[in-house]
Amino acid sequence: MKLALDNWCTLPTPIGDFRMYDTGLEEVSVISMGDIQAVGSKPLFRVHSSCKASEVFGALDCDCADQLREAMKLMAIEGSGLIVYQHQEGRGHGLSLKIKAVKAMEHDGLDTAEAFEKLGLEQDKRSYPEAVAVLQQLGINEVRLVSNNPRKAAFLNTHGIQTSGVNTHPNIRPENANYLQTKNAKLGHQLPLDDQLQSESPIHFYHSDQPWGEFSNFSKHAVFLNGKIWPTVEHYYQAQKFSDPMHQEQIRCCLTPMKAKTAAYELSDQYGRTDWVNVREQIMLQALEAKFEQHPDLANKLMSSGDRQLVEFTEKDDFWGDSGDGSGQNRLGQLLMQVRAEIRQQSIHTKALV
Ligand SMILES: Nc1nc2c(ncn2[C@@H]2O[C@H](COP(=O)(O)OP(=O)(O)OP(=O)(O)O)[C@@H](O)[C@H]2O)c(=O)[nH]1
Repeated sequence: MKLALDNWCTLPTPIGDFRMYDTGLEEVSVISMGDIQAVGSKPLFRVHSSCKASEVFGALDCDCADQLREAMKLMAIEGSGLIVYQHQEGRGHGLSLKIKAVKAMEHDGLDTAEAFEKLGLEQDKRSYPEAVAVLQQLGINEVRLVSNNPRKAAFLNTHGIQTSGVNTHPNIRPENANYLQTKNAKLGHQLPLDDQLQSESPIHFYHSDQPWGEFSNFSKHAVFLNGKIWPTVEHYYQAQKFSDPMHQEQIRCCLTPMKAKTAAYELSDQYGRTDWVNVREQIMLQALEAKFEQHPDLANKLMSSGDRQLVEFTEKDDFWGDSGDGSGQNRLGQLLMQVRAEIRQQSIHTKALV
């Protein structure tokens, strides 16, 4: 396989603009952040196996789409990196056998390893020669491999590519928790699960692009409130500092949550409502309820946090956050726990009605 280095197009994604190169093969795609010929001598690199269920249809019971997105995010942050995407369903066995295996998981209560065993399949049949070919063509013999799968590293190593590992953070939810644990326990993966599955430890969140970042008010989840769509909870919350519709709209139209926050800060001395301190918690609660009600995947994520304490971990805020050392009031974390309790209560009521 040989890349046509001059035949590429821009791949504009929510994560950033990538380039997609012509590989000449339908079953292999190559994308890069930045010019693929300028990714450096030890780039961020991922070789990814297709998973139509999660990547195309949004299935929640594995982490394949999450891993791809995480890798793209890391590359977007660094401004450089490349991904070789191989059409390799079901750990190399194809979609038909994968469906059989997942069916066995559903109907017979097997885990993914047991299901393959029952079908008499090798646990992982994949190999990655196309990835090696791309790296060789680019003259790269060392990569920072974005993966939790040591077999990928071993394959590259035996083909002359040195690797150092970059773990991706798993997005654990009720639908995929067993699958992820089986990957670690039986398939040799090294997903950093423990810190997230320890049921007692508090969950710290702050940056929207880091684990549990969905709980941040900056997370890119729009809410529909007061007859309008607000790009993030932050936009809605900041806009409510003003009673006049013109200033509210000015904040709503800000391009990022940070811009909304800054604009509200600048305007509030002159135009802000005077009772803000008395109403702000109620407004925040209303926005959070809308966010988790209108995004069922987020509600699932919130429920997957069980009874763990939720803490907005930042030294920049001693009211909504914990001041970074636990001395702050952590009101955002408290309200999220309140919403979690409300959702739990509702689902008990719904179940009772069925
Ligand atoms: N049999 C089976 N295969 C699955 C399932 N979910 C995803 N896959 C396949 O598993 C492969 C991805 O393998 P994983 O073990 O999840 O991850 P990985 O690519 O080895 O490792 P990372 O680089 O850490 O993401 C793809 O071929 C998917 O089609 C499942 O429930 N059952």
